[in-house]
Amino acid sequence: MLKDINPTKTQAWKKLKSHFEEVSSTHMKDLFQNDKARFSNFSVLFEDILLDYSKNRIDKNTLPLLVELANECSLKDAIHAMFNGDPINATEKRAVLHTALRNISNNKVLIDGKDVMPDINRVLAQMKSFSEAIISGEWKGYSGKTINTIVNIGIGGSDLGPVMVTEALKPYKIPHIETYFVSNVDGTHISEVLKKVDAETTLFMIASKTFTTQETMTNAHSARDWFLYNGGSESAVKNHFVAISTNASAVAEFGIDTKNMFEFWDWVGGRYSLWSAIGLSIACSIGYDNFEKLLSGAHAMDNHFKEADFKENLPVILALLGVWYNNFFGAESHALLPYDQYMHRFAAYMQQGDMESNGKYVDRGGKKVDYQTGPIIWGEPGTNGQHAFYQLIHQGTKLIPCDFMAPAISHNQLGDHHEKLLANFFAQTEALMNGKTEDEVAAELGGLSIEEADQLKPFKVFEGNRPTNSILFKKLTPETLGSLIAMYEHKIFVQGVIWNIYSFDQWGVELGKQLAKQILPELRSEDEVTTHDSSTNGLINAYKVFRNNLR
Ligand SMILES: O=P(O)(O)OC[C@H]1O[C@](O)(CO)[C@@H](O)[C@@H]1O
Repeated sequence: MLKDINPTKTQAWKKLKSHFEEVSSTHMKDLFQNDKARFSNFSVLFEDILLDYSKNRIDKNTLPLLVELANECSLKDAIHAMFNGDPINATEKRAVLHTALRNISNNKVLIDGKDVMPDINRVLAQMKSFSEAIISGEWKGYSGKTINTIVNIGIGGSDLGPVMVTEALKPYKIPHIETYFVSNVDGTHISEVLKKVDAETTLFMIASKTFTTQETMTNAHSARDWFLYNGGSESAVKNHFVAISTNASAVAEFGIDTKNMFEFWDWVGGRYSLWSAIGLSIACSIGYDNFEKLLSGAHAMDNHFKEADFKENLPVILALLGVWYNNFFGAESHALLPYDQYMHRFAAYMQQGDMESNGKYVDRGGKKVDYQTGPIIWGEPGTNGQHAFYQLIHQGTKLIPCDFMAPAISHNQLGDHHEKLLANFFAQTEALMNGKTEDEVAAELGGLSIEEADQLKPFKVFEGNRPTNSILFKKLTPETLGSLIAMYEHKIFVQGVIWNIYSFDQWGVELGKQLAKQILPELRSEDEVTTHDSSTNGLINAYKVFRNNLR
């Protein structure tokens, strides 16, 4: 069990509050001026990943104080409890063992005295032989043709991870396998995908931990109807539908032979599940060997997280800096800005990872917190973001800490594109840190009259002092991506420990789901609806008027 410790009542929190008073008005420019070794003092190298956190509003005392906070919040014990398979997801009475899924060193991992590794290895072997059979063409569709299209049907954690990874690792894609993802219950999503695929050569993966999720089950039924309508038969469903789930009876009820089911377990959280059988679409898309490399990269980060001193520990440093801005500077959001087009779904993926984990206002003692917990996570790839929302990051009224990330080597060495991309990355973090003073602006406006220059000056000044982390890695390989994802997963975990919340449940998504189930029959009836508040009644009844006018 994780302890119930209010972080704001710790000694370290008090010290951090007074430290904040000293540091908050200091400009990072001066910190760089006064410490020529600031880059080496505030950067860490882990394998091919460099984290430079020197462009943060911290001095040499900040991280040690934040580490004191982590210690007072029993972070070491919490890390041990997670890796040890303790039921740290207390509200669901479950262990949290996504780290076991990528435990390629194969040490025993026990839950209630039972080693989970044999089951994990069994499913990995099943994924290996299945993905190899798809890729080699050994697995045939009902008409004897080989499979060249995968459609993964899932939502949330059963979609976002595989989408993000297959996009990020496109350079490793098996050329003759196309992969599509359907998540939204909006019929447009599946309709548009089905227009592109052929029933004879398509394999549907129904990915759902619970196998009860409305969106996924609706899409799965539509896919099966479409398959039967387009030449498939009931007996051929087994060649074209596989399930990835923890719920064997629901899979059988849907009509998928449980021989074609890839199992995972309740100790794998949906948003932490891409390492499990949920990653089957990844294995088919980039090949099992590359999927294994993704796991090994994550495993290396797990070991680093477990073993490295907190002051040298990438996930811990990122988490503590996030706490610093969230709870002392009052920052409300955090931007993830990959300078790599292949990572264009990275922020969307991490949005679920972070916001579903740490978007909680009740602490581990069941009381409402009186401090801020998880930030809003958002972002887009650079340089697109620069031409959209960076204005606000540079000159807006909000403090937005950002993580910039980029590979040193591009998979597409096209002319000087990559140099230009990286020049933008480095320039942005420098500009956000330094800003531009009145004097610098005045020097630029030399050609104007004094009056004109004075009028324009305030608009062209940049305060700077806007914090960024820079994460520079050698190349976006499966190993590196695995490490980066695991780094952020552990960052989220550390923050949840400090904020004294349960990061591995998601009760907040239930209420809307329940209400939607109540409203659905009301939409189907022709009666006027009066059971809700006036806005909800009004909207439902207006919908019916629009709908009926079209009939
Ligand atoms: O895999 P399932 O059970 O269909 O759930 C999908 C998603 O729904 C949620 O439970 C809530 O949105 C997520 O945590 C999960 O990733």
